[in-house]
Amino acid sequence: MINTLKIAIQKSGRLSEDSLKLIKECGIKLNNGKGKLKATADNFPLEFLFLRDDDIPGYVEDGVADLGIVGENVLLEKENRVDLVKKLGFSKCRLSIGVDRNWDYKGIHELEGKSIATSYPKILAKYLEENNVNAEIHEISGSVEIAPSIGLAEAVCDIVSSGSTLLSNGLKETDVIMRSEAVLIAAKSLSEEKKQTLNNLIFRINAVQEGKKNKYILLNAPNSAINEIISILPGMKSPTILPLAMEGWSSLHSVVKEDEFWEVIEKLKKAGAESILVAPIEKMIV
Ligand SMILES: Nc1ncnc2c1ncn2[C@@H]1O[C@H](COP(=O)(O)OP(=O)(O)OP(=O)(O)O)[C@@H](O)[C@H]1O
Ligand SMILES: O=P(O)(O)OC[C@H]1O[C@H](OP(=O)(O)OP(=O)(O)O)[C@H](O)[C@@H]1O
Ligand SMILES: [Mg+2]
Repeated sequence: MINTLKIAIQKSGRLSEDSLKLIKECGIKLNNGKGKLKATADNFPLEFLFLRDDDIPGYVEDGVADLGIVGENVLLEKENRVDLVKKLGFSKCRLSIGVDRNWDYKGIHELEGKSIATSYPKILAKYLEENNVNAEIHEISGSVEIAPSIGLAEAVCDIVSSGSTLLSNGLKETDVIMRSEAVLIAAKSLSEEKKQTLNNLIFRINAVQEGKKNKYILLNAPNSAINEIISILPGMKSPTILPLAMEGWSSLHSVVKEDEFWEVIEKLKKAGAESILVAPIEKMIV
């Protein structure tokens, strides 16, 4: 079909599970035999390619895939000409410099003349250049944090999330070069038909993301408290108000932002709200 998009997803690793979860939350059903490197969707014009994440930006640039999900760190390192369509909010991490825990490190200039092990030579080179530091970049493809303890390099530049890998290798995080999360990327010249499919996919991703940012809230309140409660709970347009069987009381339904949630609940209780129920929202179309 001319409107079918090919999307490249990491085969196995830090991005795979959440990428597939997002696809599922978008209501897209995958036909995937175990171990297969390709799959189709039953109910959406999408084909899946399961690849190493490093290869994804290149395949999208070449048009082998129309879309891909990768970390911003890989996107920046690979320097491929693709469009960043949307940040996806998972696989959040940092690309940082790490040095020996006992080093009285005062700043990046201390790396002058030193050697740094990394899987991100281009991003690191740019960072060093911006800071006028000359250092030797030692490119390795994995287990970067081991490099100082085996005498391969004096510092590392690698992905950090909890920091436990650095810690267990006797290192500490010093400079944060960039923050990263998973992103949806697209080829630059998609046909009109494919763009339409991409827009449909983005519409679904937005609905999933909005749903996660909000909670559905139901509460009971005396009618005398309704005006104050409405000012606390503006809702999507305005709250739904339904009369309770008990005279003088109503039930209010609305949505509240996840990050304002506890503050709002406190205010609602003070205003006289009772029996507050909160439910997750699966999808939200604004
Ligand atoms: N500890 C972490 N926490 C959160 N996100 C991470 C973490 N480690 C890596 N990431 C993100 O997930 C992406 C994929 O990481 P992963 O370790 O699976 O890559 P990989 O080993 O290069 O995989 P592949 O075999 O596909 O090449 C990274 O580029 C980064 O954006
Ligand atoms: O700060 P932390 O929470 O410890 O996470 C950072 C580690 O996670 C990633 O490796 P991963 O565990 O995915 O293994 P890999 O090296 O095989 O990719 C990354 O390369 C770091 O080594
Ligand atoms: Mg990789």
